[in-house]
Amino acid sequence: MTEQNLEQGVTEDAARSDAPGLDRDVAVVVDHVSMTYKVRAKEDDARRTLRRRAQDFIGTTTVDVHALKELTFVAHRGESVGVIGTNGSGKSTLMKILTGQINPTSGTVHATSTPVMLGVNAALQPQISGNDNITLGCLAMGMTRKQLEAKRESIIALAGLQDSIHLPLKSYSSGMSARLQFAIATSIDPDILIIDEALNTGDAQFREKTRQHLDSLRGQAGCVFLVSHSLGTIREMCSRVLWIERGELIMDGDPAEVTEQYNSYAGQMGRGRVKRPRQQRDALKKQLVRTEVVWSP
Ligand SMILES: Nc1ncnc2c1ncn2[C@@H]1O[C@H](COP(=O)(O)OP(=O)(O)OP(=O)(O)O)[C@@H](O)[C@H]1O
Repeated sequence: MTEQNLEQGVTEDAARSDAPGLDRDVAVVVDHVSMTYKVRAKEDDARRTLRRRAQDFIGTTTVDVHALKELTFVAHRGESVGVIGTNGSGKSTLMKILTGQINPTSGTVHATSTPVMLGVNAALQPQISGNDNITLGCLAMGMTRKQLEAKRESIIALAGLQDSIHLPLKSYSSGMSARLQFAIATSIDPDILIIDEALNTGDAQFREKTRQHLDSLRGQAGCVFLVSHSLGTIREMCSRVLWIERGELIMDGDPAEVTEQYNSYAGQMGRGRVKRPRQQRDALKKQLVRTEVVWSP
């Protein structure tokens, strides 16, 4: 690997299909990505040494949080990639790096187009109707009036709000608002879509519609990343699962197999039954079929 391809940030179009060394189906390449946050730390006054207090005073006490460690994988067009891991394992950090919100400390992400994060808290306006929220949301995402009108009916249908689309949003339940938000956000048909925990609201009917919608996105050669603590959702919606733990890729493979192993690990951890978590994770990692990144821009 050369210095040149260790530059930070998302390199759009770098994973284009005619790039040497990569097959045509590649959508995202994550190449030895690490992320270390520097956090200012303050210890208990009583436990701080004089030196520490002096460091605090001049503002030099920082702690390194290694959120991601040398993560490497390739995601392909048509894949729906689930991302799982216990709290603080690095999932959101990875998603922020994929969308370019933050730069990795080292390593590179290459993508055929900039991945779009489905905003869980994208601003919907409570005072205006669902229909007017569609207008606002779509225009804010950069659609023209013509594109917006072409999409309006399908957004309403996906949200399942035909009967209440002219009512003010403040009269909607949280599930109805979440459905509308999802339908608006995915109407732009992004090539690479990232969904972080957004699917945990909504009833069974909406989940089924969502699954169909994601299938159709994948069918258009898109690639979807789905971060969730709900293993049922992950198994239902994903064709592949990445398990990240303490910033490392532990498993990458079949949803049923990976979620089963993860469930067993997380359950044992929860009951305090894992004597040597580090060794257990290393043993699991040996089962991982790592996708080697061949990259020569
Ligand atoms: N802005 C930040 N500054 C400092 N540390 C951070 C920051 N964001 C995340 N971290 C730390 O990085 C690690 C990974 O956090 P991250 O939010 O990526 O985990 P996660 O897997 O998404 O967690 P969760 O499942 O709880 O949402 C954690 O130790 C967290 O405390």
